[in-house]
Amino acid sequence: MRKVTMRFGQNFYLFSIIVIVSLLGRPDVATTTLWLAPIVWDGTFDQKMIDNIYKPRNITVATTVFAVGKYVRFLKDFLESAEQHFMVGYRVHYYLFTDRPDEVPAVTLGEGRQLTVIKTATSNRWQEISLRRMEMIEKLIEKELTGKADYIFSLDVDSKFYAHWGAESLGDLVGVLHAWYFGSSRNHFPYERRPESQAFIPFEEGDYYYGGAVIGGRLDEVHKLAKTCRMQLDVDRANHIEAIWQEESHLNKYFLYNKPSKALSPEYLWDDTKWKRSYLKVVRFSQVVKNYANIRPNP
Ligand SMILES: CC(=O)N[C@H]1[C@@H](OP(=O)(O)OP(=O)(O)OC[C@H]2O[C@@H](n3ccc(=O)[nH]c3=O)[C@H](O)[C@@H]2O)O[C@H](CO)[C@H](O)[C@@H]1O
Ligand SMILES: [Mn+2]
Repeated sequence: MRKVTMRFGQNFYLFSIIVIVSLLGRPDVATTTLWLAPIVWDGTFDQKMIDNIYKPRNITVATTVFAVGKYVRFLKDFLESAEQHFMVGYRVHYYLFTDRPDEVPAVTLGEGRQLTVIKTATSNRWQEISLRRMEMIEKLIEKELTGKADYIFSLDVDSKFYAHWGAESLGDLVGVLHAWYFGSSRNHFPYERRPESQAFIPFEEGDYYYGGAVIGGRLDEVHKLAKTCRMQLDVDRANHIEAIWQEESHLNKYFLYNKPSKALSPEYLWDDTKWKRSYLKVVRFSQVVKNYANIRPNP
């Protein structure tokens, strides 16, 4: 009898430890959305296990970067830091859209990584540059990527990688939770509120506010996203209305009705100017400090 009790006691002890350790994962933050998509935080995944799944698949990740006008100055840091931290050990093909191909810095790329420069028109409005990204991603997937890549990311160039960003970020359709609005209630989100715009979201709707600086997923899903947003942008243009945060507003509308299958936490899109919060154990990718008046065609 005494032996049985002891065994039960030992098992209970072990069981308690397992429960505590699993709860310790990230009890301070939500790790799934209400539609049960994972929210990727430090401490919620095992990198080795993830690599064991994705490495044998021999995948290629296309990555679009736009550097128009003075934004070419961000390329060096962006690319050098990406080579240190972004999808290291995987095949990455950067597609760099720029109006200044001569100013693209020479950055040594790792094995299996390549960069294609695509000359693009210049623009007198930064809003236009940001808006046109959807159309260019749509066309790139149609004309170039089928059969050549498995996943695609679109990333803002005025940013830098500071820590590991790997295959844990891959999914069918991936969005990033905007650092400035994470934890705010939805009526504070800067969604487009004018019903005249195709990006309109009423105050009683919305789950998260997603940043326009990171979009990812499988080619077909991102193609559908880019095409839909481009069409909505065309309708807005015909109606002489521009959504408050340009393509980011349309992206938020899209994600409201086509939920991402994975959400990246603000670790994947922080802001160098923002005070670090306790939930932020690591900054992986962050917007660099910039002087808007200095770098944009129209500040
Ligand atoms: C952190 C975040 O989510 N940022 C979003 C936000 O402001 P941001 O202040 O981050 O916008 P931004 O000035 O970085 O422009 C977005 C991107 O467009 C490109 N670009 C822009 C201007 C220019 O003269 N040359 C050029 O190449 C460049 O790749 C840049 O990273 O709202 C924008 C909406 O319009 C975009 O959705 C951004 O992704
Ligand atoms: Mn930016």
